[in-house]
Amino acid sequence: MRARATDTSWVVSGVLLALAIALPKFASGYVVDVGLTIITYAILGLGLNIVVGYAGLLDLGYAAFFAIGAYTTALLETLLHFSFWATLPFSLVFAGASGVVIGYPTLRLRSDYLAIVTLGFGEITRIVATNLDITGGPNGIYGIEPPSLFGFEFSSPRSVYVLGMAFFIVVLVFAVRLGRSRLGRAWTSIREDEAAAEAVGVATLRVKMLAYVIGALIGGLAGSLFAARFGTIDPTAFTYLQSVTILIVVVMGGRGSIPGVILGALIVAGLPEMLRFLNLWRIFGFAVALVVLMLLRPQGLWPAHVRRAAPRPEEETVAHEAEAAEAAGKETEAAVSLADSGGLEAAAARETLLEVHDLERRFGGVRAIGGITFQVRSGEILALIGPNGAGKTTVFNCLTGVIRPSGGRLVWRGEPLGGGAPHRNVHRGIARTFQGIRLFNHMSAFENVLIGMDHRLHTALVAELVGTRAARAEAAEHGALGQRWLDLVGLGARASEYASDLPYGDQRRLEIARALASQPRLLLLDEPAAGMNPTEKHALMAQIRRIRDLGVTVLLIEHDMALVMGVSDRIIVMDHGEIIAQGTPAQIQNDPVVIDAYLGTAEEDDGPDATDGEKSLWG
Ligand SMILES: Nc1ncnc2c1ncn2[C@@H]1O[C@H](COP(=O)(O)OP(=O)(O)OP(=O)(O)O)[C@@H](O)[C@H]1O
Repeated sequence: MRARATDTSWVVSGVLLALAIALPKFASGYVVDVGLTIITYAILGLGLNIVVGYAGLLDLGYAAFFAIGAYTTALLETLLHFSFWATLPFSLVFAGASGVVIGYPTLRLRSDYLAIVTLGFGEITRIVATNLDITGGPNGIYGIEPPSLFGFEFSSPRSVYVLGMAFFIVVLVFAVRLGRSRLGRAWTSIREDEAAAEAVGVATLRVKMLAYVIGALIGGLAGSLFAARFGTIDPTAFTYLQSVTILIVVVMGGRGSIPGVILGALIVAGLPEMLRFLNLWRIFGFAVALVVLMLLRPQGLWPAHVRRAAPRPEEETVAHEAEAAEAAGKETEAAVSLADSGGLEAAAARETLLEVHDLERRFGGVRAIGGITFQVRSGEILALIGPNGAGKTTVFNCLTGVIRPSGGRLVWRGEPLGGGAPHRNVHRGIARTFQGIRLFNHMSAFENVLIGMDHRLHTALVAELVGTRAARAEAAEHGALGQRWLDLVGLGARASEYASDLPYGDQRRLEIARALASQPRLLLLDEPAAGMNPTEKHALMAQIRRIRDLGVTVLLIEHDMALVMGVSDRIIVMDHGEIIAQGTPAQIQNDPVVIDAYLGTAEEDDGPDATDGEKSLWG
């Protein structure tokens, strides 16, 4: 059924594209001219869509890249007599380089600050173009030669249309392939939850930079086409209003949706022309229509499909084989190879995986961790327990690189750990789940897991975009392994469901699968049983043991004492940022200092919703 709908939409898209290509054959010169304007906005919209739609970064100065491309072509053609084609690489380099220069410092900022900086960049670019002599000041640059290829000159509007259409098709194919690639997946994860994306191994700053720079390249390309089309440019074409118009193309069409962007371009560039008989009123009418539209369809006219990728048939076959193997009494997880990370071997060796020396963390006057020292040995299940506010999550945040310790040392497998972005720690083998579930809700369960694995891919992005045999083979292998991680936590059959549609317990399991998919040496579980019913907690205990049996060391924060006592090899008890006891479950249960700390909490806390684990001690 779904396949048929997809086939139909391909056929419809193909027919529309063929009609658009053939437009100069049957339409008037005026219609072709409007068509070329629509194409220019569609190219610009596709570029900005990568930034705003895919990666969720608000850019209010996109016209700056359009201007850089246009001025580069105009200057190189008129001053240095370059051909149009020879100016193209320079347009791309200058637009891309400006993307890097503006993006690198600003992409660390939150989205609203980014919007202000990009707005400023757009205006500065326009003002510079208006005031420099070399750019012709307010009069701009005249006499830009039309492009020619093998003796054919693209001077008539119809021939420039054909050239514009060729540019559009290249950008379209590129944007579609990008959206479906691992980079597209990473952009979506950042748009959904940037901190979670970083915590599962996405190099968020680099990935955002790529969105910004690729968007800039496409803007530059559109600028060159614009200069070639008119033969003259001036700063009025690159105002703030132009940036907003391109943004309207994306937002009105549907952020992240390629058909939406094309529809947006059709409306933004085509509708005012159709309403020309209304004279000035058309602008008013257009503005009113826009407001009504945004009220009625804030998601855009043709919203993006929510990512719902599921394993491909060959991957499903592997998954079913795995299920069959399980039915035959073999362990599914045996199929999940940790051999390359040496997990099982290391577990057997019981090496010291992590050393924490005098770890300290202050928040202003609050000493959340007060100089604690402990070790994590490979292959153990170590629980970190303590009353609310004891500092447990702060320890996790220091270990994962989310926050920097105020003092002390972390040693990971003999090497200092610290500094650098959190994704680096994931790549080094430390994965985590969150106290409050942080899945990528508008992605399938399968894609959530793939995000955790993507940094392990070897094929280059370019090979993936081109679709080389090696890239396809690796992607299939990658998908099959992703399916196995889902099987491992019992979610194999729900691979194609949106994360947000899963029941609470399944969401917790999916978070574990996503963390495991990065093939960590150490898995940090932050209150994994929170909100689970007794049956689910029981299953979770078995799951944690299975994870350990795979060779993954587990560091667990949990308030449910029955679970902690049932599953842990060792327990560390924290209170007020200090370690007050450590030992086996039996030792901890009988430790008077621990009992005191917990009973103290229970007595102080008379509220009806105090955690069971704290009040009843060992459950
Ligand atoms: N970002 C922050 N800014 C200021 N104070 C913080 C911050 N994070 C934690 N704290 C403080 O540090 C202390 C330890 O908090 P933390 O969340 O690590 O405790 P916890 O043991 O994980 O508690 P819980 O079991 O409730 O999750 C608390 O007093 C908390 O208010």
